[in-house]
Amino acid sequence: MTVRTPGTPASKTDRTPVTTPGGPKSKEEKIVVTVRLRPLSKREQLAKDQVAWDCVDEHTIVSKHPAQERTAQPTSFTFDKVFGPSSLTETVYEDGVKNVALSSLMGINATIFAYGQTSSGKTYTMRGITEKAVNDIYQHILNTPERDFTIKISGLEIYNENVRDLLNSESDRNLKLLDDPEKGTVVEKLVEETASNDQHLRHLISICEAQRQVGETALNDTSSRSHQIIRLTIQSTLRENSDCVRSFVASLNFVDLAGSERASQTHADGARLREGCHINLSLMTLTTVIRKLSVGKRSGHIPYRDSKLTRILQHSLGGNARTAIICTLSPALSHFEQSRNTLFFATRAKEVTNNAQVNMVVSDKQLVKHLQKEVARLEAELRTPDPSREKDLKIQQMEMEIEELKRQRDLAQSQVDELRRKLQEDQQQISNPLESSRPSVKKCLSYSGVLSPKLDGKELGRNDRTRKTMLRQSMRQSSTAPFTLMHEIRKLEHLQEQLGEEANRALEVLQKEVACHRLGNQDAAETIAKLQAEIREMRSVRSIPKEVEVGTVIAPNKSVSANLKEEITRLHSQGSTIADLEEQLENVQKSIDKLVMSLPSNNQESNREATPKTKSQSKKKKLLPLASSNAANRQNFIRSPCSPLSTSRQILEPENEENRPPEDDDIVSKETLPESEKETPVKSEEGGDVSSKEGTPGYRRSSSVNMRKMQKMFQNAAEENVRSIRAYVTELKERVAKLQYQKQLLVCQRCLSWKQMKQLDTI
Ligand SMILES: Nc1ncnc2c1ncn2[C@@H]1O[C@H](COP(=O)(O)OP(=O)(O)OP(=O)(O)O)[C@@H](O)[C@H]1O
Repeated sequence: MTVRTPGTPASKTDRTPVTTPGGPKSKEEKIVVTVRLRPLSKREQLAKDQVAWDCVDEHTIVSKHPAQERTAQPTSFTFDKVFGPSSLTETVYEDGVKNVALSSLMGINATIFAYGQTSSGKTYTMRGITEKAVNDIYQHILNTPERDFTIKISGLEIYNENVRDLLNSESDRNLKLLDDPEKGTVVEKLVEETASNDQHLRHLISICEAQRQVGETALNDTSSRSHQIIRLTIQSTLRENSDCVRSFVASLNFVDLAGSERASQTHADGARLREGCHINLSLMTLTTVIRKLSVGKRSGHIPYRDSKLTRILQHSLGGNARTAIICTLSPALSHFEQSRNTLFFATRAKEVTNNAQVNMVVSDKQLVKHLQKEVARLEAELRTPDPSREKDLKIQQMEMEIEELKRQRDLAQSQVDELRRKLQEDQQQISNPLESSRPSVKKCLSYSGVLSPKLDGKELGRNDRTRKTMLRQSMRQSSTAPFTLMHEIRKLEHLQEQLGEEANRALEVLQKEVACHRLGNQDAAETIAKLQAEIREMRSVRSIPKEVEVGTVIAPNKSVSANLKEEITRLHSQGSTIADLEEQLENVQKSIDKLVMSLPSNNQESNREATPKTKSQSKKKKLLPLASSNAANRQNFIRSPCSPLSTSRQILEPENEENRPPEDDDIVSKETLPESEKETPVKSEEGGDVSSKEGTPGYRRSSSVNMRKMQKMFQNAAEENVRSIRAYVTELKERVAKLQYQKQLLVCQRCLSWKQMKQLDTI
């Protein structure tokens, strides 16, 4: 079955030659020129023609014409191969053109054509060459299973300068030639058939031969009257299991030229003569092209377009193809001149250089298939990472780990240094806690030890022992490893934080206690201030009755005046009571001042170490009345109502003794002191200052009193002070209220008496 596809540009995409810079480089190569000298034909033998040529070796042919020796023309010609009359076509193929023909299997265009005079054996040779090439082509296909080959065939003839399709007898008699930028000259509508196998190909080739114009001439019964070109297009692709998408594609041209002829010899006339003219004309163009090409491509214009033959064979003549020319000769002396011209042509042809290159195509189907495969491969690669990429990632990870380890090493080193520094500090603190290098913490601990109920001396000692133990453990463990040191540092820091928190809690407790005391003191101070204000008010109120009393003395009415005098006397007796009361209040004032003066300031040490000047000032202040009690003393009273050197009994003594002015020595009560201290003579105010008391055993014992007890004492004393003062103030208020009531009553009575006196005067 014959499959026909048009060899038109429609199939161009499947056969786009790759000639880009990335493609295979072209290879310059001279045209392979061989000469085949056939034996004398029967006709020549019958004519008793002589052999004029002799193949002296496989490369040289020499003229045996006796007259030739006398001319200046060369008698010896050398070619790539010279095949004598006994040479088989197989030998010509094998030794002369096989390499060129089979180049087409590797993507290189190849052209094999026979050139020679009529009846020299061109058709005879080319049929044998084509047959051998087809055999070798299919043998190569069998030997190359990894590639998928496609062989297409087209056949044309140039008859009288008309192009005819040899595979399509119904086609136009003159096919057009088209110029394709990639493929060169193509024949329009030329049928190209795909050969399914070698037999099919042979069959198609036979069709072409059968379609060729053949005519009988005087020299050849079956003279070819046209130039025949059988073109095999061979495309090969690696099979689907390969990722290769490119295909080799090349054309192999078998060209059987019509033979040059002389009309005098062929006796042609009419059609044959016309055919001979066209044949000779096209062959002349071919000779010109070869001659020009033989002297170099830069020799100027190459007249390819002067004939359809040279136009179609343009790539094969100095272009992208390997070309082999078999010049056939008749050995007959009668054809000596034609044979010599053939040898001249062959001589020029062997100087022509071609630039053959491998032609590859990328078909759209293959490209799509390849892209699909590539996408699938990339997707698979994404799912399963490439081992080399995994290795790179691993290296990156390891480098990062190294950097991290270096960082940790540096950090551990700095922590070790810090731990050593802390250990040295802790050791110093343990050996000499009073000279600790951390005063803030020590301060907190000392406060906690005194004031915090959680951190009494026992608790502190236990914590200290625990801390020492932890430090020892830390020191032992610090020599093990950096991370252990880090752990110990954290433990120490945690311990330090705990201690700091405890110290802060103790400080808060202390501050709260101080605030409570201040509140209590403030209450007392406010009470005292109220008391003072009331006393001042009382004094001012007391002055009014005196003025009224003066008024009553000058009353004119004697009887009334007598009554009034009695009343005044009574009031005076009441006034004496008020005076007594005021005196009592002054005594209380003095007592409070005494109490204020007796209280220590914020700094007990400074009170104890008060200078004589300070003491004399204190004494002076103590003698002042309560109303003039200065703010400084009040401040002292507010700040430190709980002086350990004063007791509630001392403060209450003036009240118990009916506001007896307190003695200076009463600041420290003998009753509050221990027995041993009571027996110790206390110096009088004039005999010694308060600071001298520090030297006494009692005072030393007092200074060594536990702060907690002293605090308690302060608290109790302050509370008693406040209670007693409030009670006394309440009593005073009651008395003042009574006095005010009496004063009001007296004023009313005096006013009434005054009015009565005026009325009497008026009367
Ligand atoms: N090498 C050869 N050995 C034996 N016979 C040959 C040889 N070459 C050619 N012949 C015979 O010579 C005759 C002419 O050959 P052929 O037809 O091939 O010549 P041609 O060059 O093709 O002529 P034309 O140009 O007219 O077509 C044929 O009968 C052929 O069998």
